[in-house]
Amino acid sequence: MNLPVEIRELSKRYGDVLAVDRLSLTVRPGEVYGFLGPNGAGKTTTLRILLGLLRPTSGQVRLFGKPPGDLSGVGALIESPAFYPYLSGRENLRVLARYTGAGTERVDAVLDTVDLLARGGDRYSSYSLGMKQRLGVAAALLKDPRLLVLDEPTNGLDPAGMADMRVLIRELGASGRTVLLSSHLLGEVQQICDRVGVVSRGRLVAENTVAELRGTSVLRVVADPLPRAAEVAANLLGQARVEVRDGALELGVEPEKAAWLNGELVAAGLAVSELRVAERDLEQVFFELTEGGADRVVA
Ligand SMILES: Nc1ncnc2c1ncn2[C@@H]1O[C@H](COP(=O)(O)OP(=O)(O)OP(=O)(O)O)[C@@H](O)[C@H]1O
Repeated sequence: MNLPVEIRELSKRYGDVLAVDRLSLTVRPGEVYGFLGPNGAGKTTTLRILLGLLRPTSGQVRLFGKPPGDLSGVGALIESPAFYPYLSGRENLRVLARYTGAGTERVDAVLDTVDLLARGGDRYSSYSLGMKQRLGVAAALLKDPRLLVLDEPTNGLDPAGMADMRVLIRELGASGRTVLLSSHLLGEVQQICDRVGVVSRGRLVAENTVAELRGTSVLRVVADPLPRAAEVAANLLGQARVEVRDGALELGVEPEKAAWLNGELVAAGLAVSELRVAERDLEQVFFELTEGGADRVVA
C-alpha cells in the first residue's frame, strides 16, 4: 500500500540559503504527524514542495505513491485561504466547491465538521480569526481527502481559537484521516500528534513518537546534603548517570531501582525527602535538538 507521504533526501536552495537539507520523512496511514521546528526551519518550503507549489532542488516527494501535482485524495491549508469577505461562510464554500469541481453537496457536512454550521450564513468578514481558519480547514475537506496537510493551523489564533483547532484536528485524526501538520509549538504537537518529526535548519533531527522523543524517564531525588548524595549516587550508578538540577538529583536509572537506591542513600546517612520518577522535559529535548544539540539525534 502506498504511504500518504514519502519524502526522500529532499533539498531546496534559495540562492545562498539551503532552506531544506536532505530531508526524509514518512507519514503513515491514519496518523497525525507533527512537523515541528522553529520559525525558518524549512517547514513551509517542504510542504509547498510536497503539494507541487514549488520545485525541489533535489530529492523526491510522493503523495500516495504519486509525484507532486496529483492532489487526488489530498486537502491542504497552506496559506491563509482567499475568501470573499462579503459572502457567507457557506456561500464561500459553495463557490470554491464549484470552482474545484468538488460538488456542493458536502458543504454543510464540512461546515458541521469544523463547528461552523450555525454560523454558516454569516458574512465571512464577521468571523473571528479562529472561525476563518476553521473555514479554511472546511475548504480543505470539501473533496473528502484521505490526507490533510495543514501549515501552522493555529498561527495567530488566541488561546480559545487554538484550543478549538486542536480539538478539530484530533477529531479529524480520530475519524481515520491522515493529518500532516506543521507547528513551531511543542506543546501543541505534543497534545495532538501520534508522531513528530523535528526539523532544524532544514534538516530532520529526530522522528519519533512524543513518548520516545522524550526518552527514558529519570529518577528525581531530593536529599540532604545534596553534594554528598550526588557523590554516593555517582559511586553506585556511575558519574554519567547523575545530574544535579534545580536542587535535586536526576538519575538515569530504571524506576524499579528506586527502593534500592533509597536504601543505599539512607544507609549512607543522607536524609531523603523526595524520590519520584519524572519524565524528561520535552522542552529541553526540543531545545537540545534544535539549538546546537542537533547531533544528538534521537531516531
Ligand atoms: N522565496 C524565498 N526566497 C529566499 N529565501 C526563502 C524563501 N522562502 C523561504 N526562504 C528561507 O528559507 C528558510 C526556510 O523557510 P520556511 O518558510 O520554509 O521555514 P518555516 O519553517 O516554514 O518557518 P515559518 O514558520 O517562519 O514559515 C528561511 O531561512 C527562509 O528565510
